[in-house]
Amino acid sequence: MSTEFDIRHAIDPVSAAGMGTAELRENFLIDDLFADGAVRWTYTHYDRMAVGGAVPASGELVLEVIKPTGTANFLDRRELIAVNIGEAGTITVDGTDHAVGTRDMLYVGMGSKDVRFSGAGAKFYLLSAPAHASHPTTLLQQSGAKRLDMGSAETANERSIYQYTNSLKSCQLVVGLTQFAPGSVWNTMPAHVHDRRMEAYLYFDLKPDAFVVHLMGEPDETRHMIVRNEQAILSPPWSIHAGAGTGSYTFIWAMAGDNIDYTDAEKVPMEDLR
Ligand SMILES: O=C[C@H](O)[C@@H](O)CC(=O)C(=O)O
Ligand SMILES: [Zn+2]
Repeated sequence: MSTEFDIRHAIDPVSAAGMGTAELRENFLIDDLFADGAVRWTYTHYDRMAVGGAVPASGELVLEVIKPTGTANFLDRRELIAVNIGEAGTITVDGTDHAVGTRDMLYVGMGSKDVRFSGAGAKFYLLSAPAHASHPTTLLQQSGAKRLDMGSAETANERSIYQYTNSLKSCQLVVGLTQFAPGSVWNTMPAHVHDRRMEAYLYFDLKPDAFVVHLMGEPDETRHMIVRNEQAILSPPWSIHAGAGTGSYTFIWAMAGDNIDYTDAEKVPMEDLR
């Protein structure tokens, strides 16, 4: 059983604009989320969002506290969402088993003490933010999420957005999944920013040689990162977050910050991007 974590500092837009490829990737890309038999966390100073992975493989993994939370248990002052991007698995919260199928999501409320992950083929993507209230631990299946269809085939951005957290109560976490129509590869274009909330993207379901060209930065000062299968990006509150794949992919988006209003974002006019 192993729990590992690293810490990412919050980067300002001027510093980010001066970074080369390696430095951008060090600060904004997470390329080692999933390892068999491990819980791996990236604890960020963007709204203290923690992004992680838990791959039980043949054993059982326990949600262990990490030093940055400064609490006796991981969820003493936090909430957690686990989305299963692998095969069916189980998450046990204080003795109660929750069957979490592929692309199902479990919300785990603040104050939960004993959280365990199991399932030989399960792969849990983890998101955690500070909480101010204890909401019930709730399972949400993809079919139960509010679905929003956007874009068109002509602009290669025809996609369905599943707003998972619309169907349950959370304090800060706003989480969903976006799926594309065949041939569409552009996510979140037209782009937007939301200074009230940071965001993290997990790109997955990519073929081995495929990648997403992820765009970040202030709208008039953009940079790109090449992102591979099952890698995540951190999007600071001042940054756009959009991308185009060389092939098909799916992604999970997650936000934390000052409000949970999904629609509270500033659209960036297409002509303003640089
Ligand atoms: O603030 C919200 C997030 O950026 C995602 O909802 C965007 C997204 O999934 C898309 O447009 O494809
Ligand atoms: Zn966004």
